[in-house]
Amino acid sequence: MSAEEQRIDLPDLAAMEAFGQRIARRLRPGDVVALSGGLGAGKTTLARAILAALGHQGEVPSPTFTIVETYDAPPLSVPVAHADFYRLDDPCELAEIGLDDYRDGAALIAEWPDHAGGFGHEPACIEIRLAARTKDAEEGRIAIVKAGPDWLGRMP
Ligand SMILES: Nc1ncnc2c1ncn2[C@@H]1O[C@H](COP(=O)(O)OP(=O)(O)OP(=O)(O)O)[C@@H](O)[C@H]1O
Repeated sequence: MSAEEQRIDLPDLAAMEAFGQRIARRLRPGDVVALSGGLGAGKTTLARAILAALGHQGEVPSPTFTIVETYDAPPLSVPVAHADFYRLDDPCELAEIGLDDYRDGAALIAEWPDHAGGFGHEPACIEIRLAARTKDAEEGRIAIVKAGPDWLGRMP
């Protein structure tokens, strides 16, 4: 973990919800929330928590097969494109998908961001790496957070 990274303990689903609320309160169009971590790390759980805190009610289908799911404002306070890039073979495919159009005026929540070439170079990107706290997945998660310069002063 480098000096500019922050470690956040997420011992249970309630902590995940609260973390999602913290992010949602600060989210603006143009932001990227890049969620990485292995299978079962909690990426979709955190994406759902953020969407719920933005005002989404009901299901949040996993975008594994559609790659991008969109959520409008209203009813959300910020429009969101929720993407899962796991199935992407090459970041060049982003143009085919039309990711720029999805991102126009919206915040992007990106699972498997490295499969899309990564977003850490964007100043409005907050990178969140999720992992199990211990060998026992029941014992919760940790998040290693690296916020881009546009997030300075936004995440406490
Ligand atoms: N902080 C937490 N504490 C305990 N369990 C958690 C926590 N966060 C998520 N989980 C649980 O971990 C499981 C996997 O979560 P999730 O599906 O969000 O992972 P994922 O990273 O999206 O996985 P995949 O990439 O395989 O789709 C779920 O059963 C979820 O309830």
